Amino acid sequence: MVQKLDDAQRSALLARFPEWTHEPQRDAITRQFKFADFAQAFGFMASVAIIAEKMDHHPEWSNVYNRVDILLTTHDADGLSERDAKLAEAIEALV
Ligand SMILES: C[C@H](O)[C@H](O)[C@H]1CNC2=NC(N)=NC(=O)C2=N1
Repeated sequence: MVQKLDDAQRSALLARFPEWTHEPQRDAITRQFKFADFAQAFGFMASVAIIAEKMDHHPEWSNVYNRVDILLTTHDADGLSERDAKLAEAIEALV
């Protein structure tokens, strides 16, 4: 069973990914990505989708034209877990 991050671990996660915003009510982190156009945004989403499937850890996300909004949380832990850190790290490596 995946463990939810404790307060210290959560603080470390937020410090590690300053571009992401903590959503306390979901215990999630969110970030908006903007690209040159829709094709670039979709290509990014395709790359994230492959990574997420390999990790068996999936984002909650939306796309409007060149913008992609991503929310990461672990449903099995009802909050943030190490899996979200790993996926955030992989996503950051794409941009
Ligand atoms: C069985 C369970 O749905 C899977 O292990 C994965 C699928 N992708 C997932 N993604 C996210 N964000 N949280 C999960 O708990 C999760 N569980």
